[in-house]
Amino acid sequence: MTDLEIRDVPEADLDGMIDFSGLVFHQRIRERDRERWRWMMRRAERVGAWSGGVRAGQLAALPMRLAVPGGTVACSAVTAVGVLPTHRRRGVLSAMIERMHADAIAASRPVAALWASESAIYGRYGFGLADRAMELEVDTSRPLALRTEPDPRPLRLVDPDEAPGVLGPIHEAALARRPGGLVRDAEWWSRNVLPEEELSDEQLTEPRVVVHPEGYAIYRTGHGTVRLEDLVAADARVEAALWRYLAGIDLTSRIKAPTRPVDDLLPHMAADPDQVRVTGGYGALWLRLVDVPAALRARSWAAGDAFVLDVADTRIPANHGRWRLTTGPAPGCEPTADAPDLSLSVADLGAVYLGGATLATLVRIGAVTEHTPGAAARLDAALTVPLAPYTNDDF
Ligand SMILES: CC(=O)SCCNC(=O)CCNC(=O)[C@H](O)C(C)(C)COP(=O)(O)OP(=O)(O)OC[C@H]1O[C@@H](n2cnc3c(N)ncnc32)[C@H](O)[C@@H]1OP(=O)(O)O
Repeated sequence: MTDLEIRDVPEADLDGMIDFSGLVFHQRIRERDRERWRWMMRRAERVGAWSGGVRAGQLAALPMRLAVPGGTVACSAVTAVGVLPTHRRRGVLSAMIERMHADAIAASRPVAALWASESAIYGRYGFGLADRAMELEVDTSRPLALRTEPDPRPLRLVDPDEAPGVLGPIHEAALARRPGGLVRDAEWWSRNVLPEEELSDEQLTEPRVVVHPEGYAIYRTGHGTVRLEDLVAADARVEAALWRYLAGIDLTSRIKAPTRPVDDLLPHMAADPDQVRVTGGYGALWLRLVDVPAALRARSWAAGDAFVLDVADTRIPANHGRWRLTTGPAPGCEPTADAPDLSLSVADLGAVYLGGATLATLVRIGAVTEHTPGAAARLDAALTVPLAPYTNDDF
């Protein structure tokens, strides 16, 4: 589109962005939802696309930190992406993504992440599906017998206002065990994790928070159902204590858990596996390595080794080419002219980065080329994580 102009959206125009989101996501924005949107848009780098004086598109990128193996990395959490129905398929999104990449590079954020409205959209921009989630349903009309002995330490209900202080350290410890989550500050807890209203279902109560010394669960109730929003536990026994509590709440007969990690313990813990059903599975976080060497240096590795990767990136030329990756205690990633062990797209590198997908699978489907026999298995061994990556942050 020839007259397209990409500009920052000023803070005075937050409501313009919110109304635009309502239009493209087919939502009626109620006054009480607006405050939450304003809070989120205010925190974001706001990109607008204008054509002939018309707001044709928008994109927001929240500066966050993403848990990766061994630490956290600065991340642009991309949200509120849309293009006016009258301006689709003319490159407006492509122009906004280019700007988002430039902003992330300027701010030294090596990765960008998003939840996609449609899976078909973001692969072309170098995003790979880095983690998946599953939905569980538990029949609690009868007692939930568990094969794991629940940790006996007492649980206590805390007021949501207290929750950020109490839950914060437990959540941070969980991020160190499992990659994929976002570091939460006090506002993220109160406005995003524990808002009083549940926008998608007005029948649900405000959030209830139950805390164990080494775990917590956040849930709402309604329709005879416990809807689990977040559950974190240091080990299986703590997890058993929290599930047993949730399953025993009076006047409810099932638990619905819409977002659980793919390696959730409950299906294995239940003495009667029929009582716990996996009712759905879906793609969760899409990850884009905006700065390949910085991202690869930022995570820890499960094995020491060295590889030459030939990375294809059609959108960010600085990433495109051959990299010598050294894994192990002092990770390195430098440009090289040596022959590659593996050739792969930057999107597939994003898909394996947190250990959620394996190179072995990508080689089998023909997406990744293995030049050195065994290189995919060796790099998988270095990428592997003890717990599957999991994201339970809504943005
Ligand atoms: C993180 C988030 O916020 S996810 C939310 C995304 N937003 C939505 O789903 C709201 C409704 N949809 C929209 O607003 C728009 O259709 C968008 C933002 C998805 C795409 O915007 P457009 O300006 O039309 O995209 P653009 O013209 O830059 O397209 C670039 C390429 O992606 C393709 N593409 C864009 N959207 C889609 C889609 N939904 N499905 C398949 N392909 C798509 C285009 O065909 C084009 O391909 P090409 O380069 O091979 O020609």
